[in-house]
Amino acid sequence: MIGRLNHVAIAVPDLEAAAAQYRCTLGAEVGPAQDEPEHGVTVIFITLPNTKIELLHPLGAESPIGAFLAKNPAGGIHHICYEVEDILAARDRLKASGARVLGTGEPRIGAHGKPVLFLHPKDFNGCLVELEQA
Ligand SMILES: CC[C@@H](C(=O)O)C(=O)SCCNC(=O)CCNC(=O)[C@H](O)C(C)(C)COP(=O)(O)OP(=O)(O)OC[C@H]1O[C@@H](n2cnc3c(N)ncnc32)[C@H](O)[C@@H]1OP(=O)(O)O
Ligand SMILES: [Co+2]
Repeated sequence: MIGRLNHVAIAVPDLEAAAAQYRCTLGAEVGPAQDEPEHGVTVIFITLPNTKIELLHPLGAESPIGAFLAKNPAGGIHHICYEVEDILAARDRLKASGARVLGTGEPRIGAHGKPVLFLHPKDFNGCLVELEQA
């Protein structure tokens, strides 16, 4: 059911410092900062030959990554995002298998303008999983 690895997300305490490290130290192609108020984050995407890295920083007091950064003040890998052909079919199959779909359970539009859903990390070996419609 899952397809390509769309991105690996890293929560960072200093977005510009992290972007500069990827640009200057690692020589990667670094995009602009994008505020995503509906998701409570500011993101910067780094394009690699085979996938993307999503640098995440909290936006607003209710950010879903606030608690994560409080527990991991130096930052850390926050989630992985897999592409799926049909996000509603994937959601229904996962729910039937007992996985917890986070939030309302309805897809929301993500940073790439496509529907996304999140699955509880406790149901996936301690790893928060994002699904994005391909
Ligand atoms: C820009 C849009 C989009 C895109 O298009 O790419 C994004 O990527 S947005 C990214 C941010 N959005 C989200 O993360 C939404 C989904 N997240 C959530 O709903 C919550 O953050 C959560 C995963 C349900 C956790 O929230 P909460 O229960 O309030 O936090 P706790 O701190 O109490 O955590 C409970 C439990 O789970 C562990 N945990 C939390 N986050 C992670 C994580 N990222 N990876 C692994 N484990 C995680 C946490 O440690 C707690 O465990 P215990 O201490 O053992 O109970
Ligand atoms: Co993401």
